[in-house]
Amino acid sequence: MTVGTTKPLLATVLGQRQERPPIWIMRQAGRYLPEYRELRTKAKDFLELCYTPELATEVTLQPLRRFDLDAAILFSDILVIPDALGQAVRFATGEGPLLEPVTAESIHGLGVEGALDHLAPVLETVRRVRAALAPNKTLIGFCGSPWTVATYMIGGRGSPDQAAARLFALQHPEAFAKLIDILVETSINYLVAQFEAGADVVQLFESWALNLDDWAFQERVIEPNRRIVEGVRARVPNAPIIGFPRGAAANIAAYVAATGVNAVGLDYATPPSFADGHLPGHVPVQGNLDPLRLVAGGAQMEDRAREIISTFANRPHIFNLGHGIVPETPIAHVARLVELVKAG
Ligand SMILES: Cc1c2[nH]c(c1CCC(=O)O)Cc1[nH]c(c(CCC(=O)O)c1C)Cc1[nH]c(c(CCC(=O)O)c1C)Cc1[nH]c(c(C)c1CCC(=O)O)C2
Repeated sequence: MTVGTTKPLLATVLGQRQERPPIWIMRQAGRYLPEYRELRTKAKDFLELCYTPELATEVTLQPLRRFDLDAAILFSDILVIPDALGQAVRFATGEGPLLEPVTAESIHGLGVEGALDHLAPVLETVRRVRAALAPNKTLIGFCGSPWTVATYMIGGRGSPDQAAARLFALQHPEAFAKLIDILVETSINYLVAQFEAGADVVQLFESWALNLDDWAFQERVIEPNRRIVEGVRARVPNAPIIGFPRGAAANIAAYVAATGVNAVGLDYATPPSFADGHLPGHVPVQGNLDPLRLVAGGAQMEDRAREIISTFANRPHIFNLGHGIVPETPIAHVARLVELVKAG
């Protein structure tokens, strides 16, 4: 966390612009890699993979063995928190996550006390990755932001408009506030433990910051993210934190100012020129290539990547996608993108 760090990506989060932007790729460990698909068969299900440090460490490191990325991101999932709180969570092949939805009553029975113990194997993975990582590589830890995690806990699955959670928040404001309190507290404990285990930076994945009116954005996105930043920094002074409020759109500058995150991840629908014009010049940005440009490759990818880099040339910038890499992505295109970002 020192300003004189030898890690270009960490230095960028801390506000130091680099000659060329450092790069990592959202969801960089995953199904587009044959070695991931192969290792995945060694665990009986996805959560077991997340809770087996030996396997999770290997999966975390796989993308760095192939590509000259500047960071490793802990291999886990945002839904280990509901699992740790005692909610039934499973990952059905081809269907994504399925949870037994919480109710206004069942929220009060969530197991806050035992949650961190349940996550001990993930923290062991952080320690092992830390020990294996070269000194110039940044280790990124993460959790889901409370609203995003709550949308899965309430809706029981991903949905295009998060309608179940949006209605629940309006019809059961007290139970909803209780759920957010539980998620804020558990996330603070979990992120502090990740820093103690060796994470350099953490990212808050607010993947469902869209579809909210401005009151709801303030209450469900800004305020819980702000409380997490404050709570983590009370125990890890100056903890470096990236916020990724996907879909924040016109709320992006308010999100940065009010939460206190060091850096902000931009989704691919945010015009780089809009972000550059609306965020103070010292604020580091991360992003924001459309993942499908990485699937297509060629000029569709390269011209846009160069444009993003040049738009952010005067501020600290971490190159990334504007959302997660998709399984169909050709590995050669990832290699080319990393080469382009590193070499121009
Ligand atoms: C919303 C969300 C989830 N998980 C995550 C988010 C936020 C980022 C985003 O918006 O994409 C975050 C996440 N999930 C995973 C990571 C690992 C680290 C990395 O980025 O490499 C991270 C950072 C592994 C994973 N998480 C999941 C997989 C695929 C599981 C498998 O191997 O079958 C992986 C590698 C499963 C998962 N997990 C989740 C969904 C919706 C799915 C199913 C869809 C999918 O498969 O991509 C919830």
